Amino acid sequence: MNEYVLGVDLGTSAVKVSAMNRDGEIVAQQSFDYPLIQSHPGYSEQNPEDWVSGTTVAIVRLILDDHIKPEEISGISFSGQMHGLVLLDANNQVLRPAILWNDTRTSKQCREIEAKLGSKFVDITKNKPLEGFTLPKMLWVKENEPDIWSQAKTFLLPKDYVRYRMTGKLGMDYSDATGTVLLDVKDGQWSQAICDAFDIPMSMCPPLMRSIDSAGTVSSSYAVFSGLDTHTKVFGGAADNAAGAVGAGILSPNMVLSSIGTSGVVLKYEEDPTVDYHGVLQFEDHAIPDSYYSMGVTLAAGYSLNWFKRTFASDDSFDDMVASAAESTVGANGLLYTPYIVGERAPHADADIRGSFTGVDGTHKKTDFVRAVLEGIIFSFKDIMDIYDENDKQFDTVVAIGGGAKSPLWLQIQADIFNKKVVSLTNEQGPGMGAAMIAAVGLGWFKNFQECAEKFVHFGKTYLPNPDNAKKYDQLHQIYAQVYDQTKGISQQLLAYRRENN
Ligand SMILES: Nc1ncnc2c1ncn2[C@@H]1O[C@H](COP(=O)(O)OP(=O)(O)O)[C@@H](O)[C@H]1O
Ligand SMILES: O=C(CO)[C@@H](O)[C@H](O)COP(=O)(O)O
Repeated sequence: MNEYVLGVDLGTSAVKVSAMNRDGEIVAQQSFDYPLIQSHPGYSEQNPEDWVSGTTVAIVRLILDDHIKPEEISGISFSGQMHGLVLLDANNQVLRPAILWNDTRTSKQCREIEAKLGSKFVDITKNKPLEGFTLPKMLWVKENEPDIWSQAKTFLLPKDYVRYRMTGKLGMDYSDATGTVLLDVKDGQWSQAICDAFDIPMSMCPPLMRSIDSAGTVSSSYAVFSGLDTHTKVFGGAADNAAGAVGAGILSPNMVLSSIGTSGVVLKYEEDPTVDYHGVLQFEDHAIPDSYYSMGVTLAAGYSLNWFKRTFASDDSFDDMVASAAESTVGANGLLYTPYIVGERAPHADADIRGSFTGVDGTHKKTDFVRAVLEGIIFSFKDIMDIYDENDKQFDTVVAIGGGAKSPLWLQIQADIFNKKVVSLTNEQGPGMGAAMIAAVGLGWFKNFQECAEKFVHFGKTYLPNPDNAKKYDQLHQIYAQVYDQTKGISQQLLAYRRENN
């Protein structure tokens, strides 16, 4: 009999479910898109029911269209978009749409956290209070929707809600729990000090588990709903970036991950829990027991490209639009783009900054604009790489994942801007692969992630930097790096004119 694990990658644009066999081969993949609800500038929500329906449809298609037999699915695990607040009432019913990681309405609550706990907050959580994190979202609901807050009995993150619907059991794994900024990272417990400071009942925090821990089996009601079998074991899973790092084989400090999904992430495996980036970079528990990672997040990476396509190139296919950037030049014929179109997280934690095209010239063509968008996103990644350089962190390989890694041109631009070797995977779906690997290790198919990676992780093409391009990009990045400071005041002045309702 065949044996499979399912990796559920609950992204922001879609859920992708991959079925993998014991040899680490992807035997089938299905995905299902769902919308973002953006009712005001800075707001970003999703309906948790869409995640459950999307995941279920993808699983049903694996069973019916790809002929994966339910009894052959031994385990399921997850990679989840991080930080999104799901509030449940006493009957575990969802109280309001989930407030997502890229929702920046919570600046006031972040300032309140800083004022109340100051550096103690960073000491406990290893992170600064930023708009995207879960605690500020809870405080926003408490202040602005007291009726909802008074009914709230539990909070979960996106993938935890889907796991709850599959198993009937509440829980959260450590890698995602760090991103709530309610976890005492050193103690590995929910922080009593933070809950007390903001009057959040400890009972709202779900039980903690490791990524590879069993969360039970598929419940009989979900088995009827999805066609799955009740013997299938369900494992904790991880934050998408932790899962992505596992799926990309980032298992040692000499490798860095570059992920272009809706967000963009530069991530480094960290062995030393005392490393201190002063909250400029995020610091999180890993999916791998007793290890950590740091990362810097560009809020609108793939989202920038989607916005550009939707607004200016809706008739082009994604592949054609991205490939057309080859008709432009290094530096897009003097056009620079900053990807701050929903605010930014790192290295500039600023919810009010907005994006810009600088240097627009009467000779510029659409291809120059596409190129500038691709380059601007990678310049923002280079800002994070520079922080690692400043902290004397050595690494020689960048592994690229996410939807953006589908484009060979964009991968070469990454190699040229980073001036480092960039390696792709044979399948760009690192987070889904990582989720499947968590189930495989949880089931005991492998002794540890290292052993599992040897079977599951397959590197594809290597992109080496072109020295001439790398030199030009180094100069261009220095120009790019000035745009934030020079447009900060202008963005503030334009705040009052932003569209109120979409
Ligand atoms: N052919 C392509 N070439 C380059 N980038 C692409 C292509 N297709 C999609 N993308 C980018 O990939 C992003 C989606 O990546 P994905 O990893 O699936 O995101 P998420 O996990 O956030 O749902 C899109 O926002 C888009 O900008
Ligand atoms: O906020 C973060 C990490 O802190 C994001 O990386 C989210 O986890 C969403 O990821 P994608 O949907 O872009 O994969």
